[in-house]
Amino acid sequence: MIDVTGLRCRYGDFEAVRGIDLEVRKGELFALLGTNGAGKTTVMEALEGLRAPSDGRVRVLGVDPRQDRATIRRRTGIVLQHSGFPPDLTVLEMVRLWRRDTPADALERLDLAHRRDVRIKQLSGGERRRLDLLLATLNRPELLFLDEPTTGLDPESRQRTWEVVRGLLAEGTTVVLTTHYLEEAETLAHRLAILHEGVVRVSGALVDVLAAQPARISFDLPDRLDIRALPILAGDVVHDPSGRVDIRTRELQDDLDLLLTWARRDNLRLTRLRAHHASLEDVFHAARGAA
Ligand SMILES: Nc1ncnc2c1ncn2[C@@H]1O[C@H](COP(=O)(O)OP(=O)(O)OP(=O)(O)O)[C@@H](O)[C@H]1O
Repeated sequence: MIDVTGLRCRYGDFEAVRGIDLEVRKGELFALLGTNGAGKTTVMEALEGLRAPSDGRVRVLGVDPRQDRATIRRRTGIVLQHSGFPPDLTVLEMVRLWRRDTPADALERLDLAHRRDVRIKQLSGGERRRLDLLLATLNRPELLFLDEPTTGLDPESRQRTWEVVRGLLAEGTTVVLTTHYLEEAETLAHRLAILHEGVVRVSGALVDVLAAQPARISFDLPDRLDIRALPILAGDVVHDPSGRVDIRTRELQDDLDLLLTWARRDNLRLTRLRAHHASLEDVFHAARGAA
């Protein structure tokens, strides 16, 4: 659906995107992640045909999005970070402006049916984001760009948006998502790229990206116990002055087994014990730190 090679984008003397490659496959949700200023919006704009690259090749649905705007407009939907709607139109008027024969269930799907006669200026921030999503998906695009679609939403509205996105994926829509909520990417993404300072630091399938990072075990060291009393583990052990022990390991099951066997044998309670595979947050921090 998208094929990008060697993409570079400049703002005057400043190179915001410094030679990136991306591939987005049909039917997947691809998450473009990164710190503030990493270049996500710039890349999205290049994919949407709104920004001319300074170098590199961008193909979206097989065409150059700058050259073939008609194809891109017809077959894609876009939810921008900031949208400008006429404030005095009602929700229904706005939707009808987009598509005269709006399906009856469209407003319901985004939980806006009860707000159909409310003026846009009177909507809450969350309702406006849902209206954004509704308009972007009214014409059933093959490819949907979502630029931080849940920023500012409360947890319930965010969940509702995720359900809508899952529904679109189930219908075969391909989605490119930027978000600062790593939990959102971890919940929805099939594949992802993490940008930092204009370059891709990490990319691949979510499961592979997570599996490449060590898992973690942490617990409070029982009172008066010396850290050297711990059994020998495959992972690296860090012990901070508060008494918290943090282990990073590629052998989660074996190390956990050794620890629990040791604790049981010595009748120790490991309070606040946690053991988990790497989260996207761990990957993100590692990507920022990587040279
Ligand atoms: N119009 C502009 N003129 C000059 N520099 C710009 C312009 N737009 C963006 N930049 C710079 O380009 C870099 C990338 O910006 P971009 O908005 O693409 O990042 P982002 O990853 O989307 O950030 P955020 O997460 O904060 O939205 C930043 O350093 C930003 O300051």
